[in-house]
Amino acid sequence: MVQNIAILGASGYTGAELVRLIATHPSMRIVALSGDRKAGMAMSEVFPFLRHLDLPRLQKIDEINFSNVDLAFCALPHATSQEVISALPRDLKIVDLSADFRLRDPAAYETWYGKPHSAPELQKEAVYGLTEFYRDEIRGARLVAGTGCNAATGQYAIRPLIEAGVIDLDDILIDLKAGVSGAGRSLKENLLHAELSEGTHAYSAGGTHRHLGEFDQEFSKIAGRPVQVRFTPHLTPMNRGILASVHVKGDPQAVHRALADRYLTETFLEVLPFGALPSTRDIRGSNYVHIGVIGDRIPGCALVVAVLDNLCKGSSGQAIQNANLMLGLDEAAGLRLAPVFP
Ligand SMILES: NC(=O)C1=CN([C@@H]2O[C@H](COP(=O)(O)OP(=O)(O)OC[C@H]3O[C@@H](n4cnc5c(N)ncnc54)[C@H](OP(=O)(O)O)[C@@H]3O)[C@@H](O)[C@H]2O)C=CC1
Ligand SMILES: CC(=O)N[C@@H](CCC(=O)OP(=O)(O)O)C(=O)O
Repeated sequence: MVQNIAILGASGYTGAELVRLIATHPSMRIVALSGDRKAGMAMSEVFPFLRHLDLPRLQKIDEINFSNVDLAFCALPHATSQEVISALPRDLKIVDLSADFRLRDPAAYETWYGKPHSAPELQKEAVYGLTEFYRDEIRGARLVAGTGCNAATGQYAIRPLIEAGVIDLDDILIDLKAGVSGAGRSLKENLLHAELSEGTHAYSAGGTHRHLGEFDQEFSKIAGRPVQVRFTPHLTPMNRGILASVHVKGDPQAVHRALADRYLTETFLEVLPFGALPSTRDIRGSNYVHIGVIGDRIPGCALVVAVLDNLCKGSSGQAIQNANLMLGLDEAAGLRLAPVFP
């Protein structure tokens, strides 16, 4: 049966990526799209790359009739999302792409987002959306919280290593390069082409990036004790893609084996042969994650490199993977697109 889908925030980057992916999904049909400043416009006016599709016009959220909607994707800014979702029908299935429902602990939310959560009961209800590690909970969930894109990249590299007990938990360093579309589509001065092309810089350094809240929550849960990693993202002049270089202490071969074993049966996770390292250009536009491991000249040190597309596996692709589970569909439906190369 075809499922009726609404996309809130369809005039943004992740919203447009949802439309691109759902356009060829065998069991999803888009029945409503929302914009804020762009409400009233046709999607083809906002995004000429989608003009071959027959899509509903962008509406304000309060103009949408949710009675015939089976699932809504919510691709809105943080804070706006919790207000909007609080006002939606309580039986509507929702995949939220914002940060609003990722952290379980209200105090942690306040620490990383600077103000108290306005919908703590929904925060409790939400399931964390890192599909390969929360599959069973996601299947039965009404509200799923998509992960941060940086947070997903780091976790794919590190979670199996904590699970297998092959690394020193007190010495994990994530050095990450992030593509510009990760910052969203709204105009920001520091995202002007002239100011970010031909250069790269660290941001949210010194252990201040809000995705550390997700790393703390998830790694400590697996380890059964507090685990804190060092994490520095760098804004990199590419449109899509994230590359995380994760430096760990552990036997490199054991590190590689732990990742290869854990992801052996996963459709979207590819562990490269030992010594081979991945590139963002091999996963662009796709839902795949590539992971490579190499040893260091210093014995007992390993480098794990993970790459994914922030707009696909890092947000909208992951969201569709989770929606497939929530709707009882094939988990990979609509997501087997090959990467765009070169
Ligand atoms: N970009 C990425 O790689 C990732 C993003 N995310 C998260 O996903 C969410 C969407 O991100 P992204 O697509 O990049 O963001 P964009 O800035 O590109 O888009 C935001 C969307 O929200 C709409 N919007 C903004 N303010 C309001 C409001 N007050 N009421 C209703 N609608 C509003 C905008 O409408 P309009 O333009 O018409 O005003 C637009 O459709 C964010 O929470 C982001 O943090 C998560 C993982 C990765
Ligand atoms: C380049 C850039 O700015 N990237 C964003 C990541 C966006 C993302 O995953 O997430 P949220 O949903 O948590 O905003 C950042 O590092 O803050």
